Amino acid sequence: MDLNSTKGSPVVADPAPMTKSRLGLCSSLLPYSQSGPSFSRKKPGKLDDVRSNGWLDAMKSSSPPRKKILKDFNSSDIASDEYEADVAYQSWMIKYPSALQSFQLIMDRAKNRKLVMFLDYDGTLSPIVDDPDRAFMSSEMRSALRHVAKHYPTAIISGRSRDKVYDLVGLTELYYAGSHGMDIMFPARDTASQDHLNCVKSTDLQGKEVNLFQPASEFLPMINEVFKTFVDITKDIKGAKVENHKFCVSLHYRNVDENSWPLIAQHVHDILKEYPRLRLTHGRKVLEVRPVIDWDKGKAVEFFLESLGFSNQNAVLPIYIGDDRTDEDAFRVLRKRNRGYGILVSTVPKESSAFFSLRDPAEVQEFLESLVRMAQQDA
Ligand SMILES: O=P(O)(O)OC[C@H]1O[C@H](O[C@H]2O[C@H](CO)[C@@H](O)[C@H](O)[C@H]2O)[C@H](O)[C@@H](O)[C@@H]1O
Repeated sequence: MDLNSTKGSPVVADPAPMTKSRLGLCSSLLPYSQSGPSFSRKKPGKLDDVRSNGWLDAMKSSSPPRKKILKDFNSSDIASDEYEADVAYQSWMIKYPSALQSFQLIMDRAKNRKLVMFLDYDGTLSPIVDDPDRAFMSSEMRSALRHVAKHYPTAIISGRSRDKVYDLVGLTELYYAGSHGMDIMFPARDTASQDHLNCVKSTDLQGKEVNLFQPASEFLPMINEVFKTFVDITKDIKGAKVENHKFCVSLHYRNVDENSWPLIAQHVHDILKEYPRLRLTHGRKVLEVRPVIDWDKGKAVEFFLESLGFSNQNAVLPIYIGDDRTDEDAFRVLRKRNRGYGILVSTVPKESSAFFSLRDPAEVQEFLESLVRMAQQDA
């Protein structure tokens, strides 16, 4: 990845007129009106679109709660069902071995290399909970993370806005990327090369000089517009929650009656028809809308490695831990040319580009603590 060139700009070309942005990235600024299409209280189109385009199926299959899988069985059936689920999980682990059980193997590969840690937030560092505003990390996890960051460069790459994930983690020792990697900040003093054309100089809350990389900055007004529209269309849908994550918008349906899911999906589908430069991705019981740019968590990992001077593959071993579909982009980058290791956090078998697995945030914490012990032994 050439950070100093506008060749390979993350903004995907589209038929609209092109103009040059502040970051020197070519993109179109014109395909939407400043006032934006008005969807206020507008009825959605036929609910057929979202049935045929697979959105509804994707909504149903995202993050299936274990209790729901088991709820229709009596107690002896539950026992046998749990047994079967365990057998399925154990055989899945042949393909995705436990990162705890494979710890020594990982450490052997890390010998004479610098370990660089990347972590997702929700479902990885904090358990999945009904209310996104209450997805707190335990103090034990925070302490493990703080110690890891003392020994290894450590970055959080989250779908949340950078500010929100920083508030939740609360550690100044880490690097942060929000909006699925579309909002990256790191101290200017840690920059390997001083001439990142695509970075903007800024200062953080402590007044320190930082570099900011925001490849989707010109989408800000569009995202704000969509956020307002989503808030409006979900006003009367009990349990729906909309979050503005600066360069992407999340619409949560975890707490919405399943009968209303088609309505939500159809509303979002209708709105996105008016915004050809935005696209939808599915997270865990959340619909996420983001700019159509060639940028994701995988690109953010590459960006961090390059910016911080860790791009020598023979000298660096990056590890990325995440639980969500958006983390797969990062797993793929690390799998390519055997660059590093992706670790998928999951209690259920899932196809993934990760190499290893961990069951839940408790196992993530154990893994982080093992890393710290290893570093202390080597010191
Ligand atoms: O990339 P991440 O840091 O994993 O962020 C992905 C999304 O996480 C949050 O939603 C998820 O966690 C919530 C709290 O546990 C849960 O209620 C929700 O159902 C999950 O989808 C966050 O609120 C989203 O905006 C992020 O995109």
